[in-house]
Amino acid sequence: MADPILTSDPAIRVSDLSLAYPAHAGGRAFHAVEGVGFEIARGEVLALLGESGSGKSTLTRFLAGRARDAGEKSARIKATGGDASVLGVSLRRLGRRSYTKLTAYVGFLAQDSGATLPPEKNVGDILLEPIVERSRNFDREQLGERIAEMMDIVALPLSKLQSYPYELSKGQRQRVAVMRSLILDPPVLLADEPTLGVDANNRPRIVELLRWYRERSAATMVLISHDIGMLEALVQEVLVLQEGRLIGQGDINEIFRQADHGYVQRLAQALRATAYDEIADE
Ligand SMILES: Nc1ncnc2c1ncn2[C@@H]1O[C@H](COP(=O)(O)OP(=O)(O)OP(=O)(O)O)[C@@H](O)[C@H]1O
Repeated sequence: MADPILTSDPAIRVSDLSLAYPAHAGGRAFHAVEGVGFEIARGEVLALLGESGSGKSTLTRFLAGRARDAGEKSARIKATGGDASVLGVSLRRLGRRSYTKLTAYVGFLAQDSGATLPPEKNVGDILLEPIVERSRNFDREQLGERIAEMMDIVALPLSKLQSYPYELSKGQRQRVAVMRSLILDPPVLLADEPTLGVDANNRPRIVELLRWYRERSAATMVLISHDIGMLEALVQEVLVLQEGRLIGQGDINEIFRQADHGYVQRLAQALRATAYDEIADE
């Protein structure tokens, strides 16, 4: 059983990876990702782009080691070809003990995490949950300071620590979910649409939190996001997926300038129409 190696470089290595959902209701297995390969250097921040259904969430959940996390069997992801490793741990056959070890170092923000916070816990307990699950001995004072700093960055008053998810707005719940994904100080973070459902005024606060985290931890990050503010503030390299295949990869400016693929061109145009010019013209 391999233990995670925190100094692994590249931190994430994917080779010829294919992923499928199991056959159900008499149908066939669905191949969501096919023959994808890339590496992410230690400390790099990469964005995964692509239209809806292109395989971004599937790939990200697999890389986070959470392929089998979904309760229903039909939502479990199976590697049908190739392999991927994160912090030197192969994900192809991740046993229970390796899973427990790896997920302590790999933060994961699933899509729409704000909507699935445990309803019976208050925000304080929700934030502490990942730590309490793993250890009873932690420095409460130090952790309290870190939580207070994060709450300040995302503009949530400390009084909200006593609130339950139903008492928060959708955007506030999402901010809590993003904070929770950082609570174990993960050297690798995979985040699926961190600003989804958050209003325009508060989106920059999530970007700021991730930037703060990156500055203090030099974490390797994979972000699924088409949020221009997020891309501009954090991302160097992008991967573009279409129908489960990798169709573009490179520096964010280069890829949109040289795009010879119809989809990448349309995506670049859509981003430029917002504020992408600010990056492209630098
Ligand atoms: N449990 C499942 N069973 C079968 N197919 C699935 C399952 N979950 C997702 N898929 C399919 O896998 C493909 C990739 O889905 P995925 O959610 O990874 O795409 P995505 O790029 O993240 O899309 P979005 O941007 O809408 O989240 C889609 O065609 C989707 O319908």
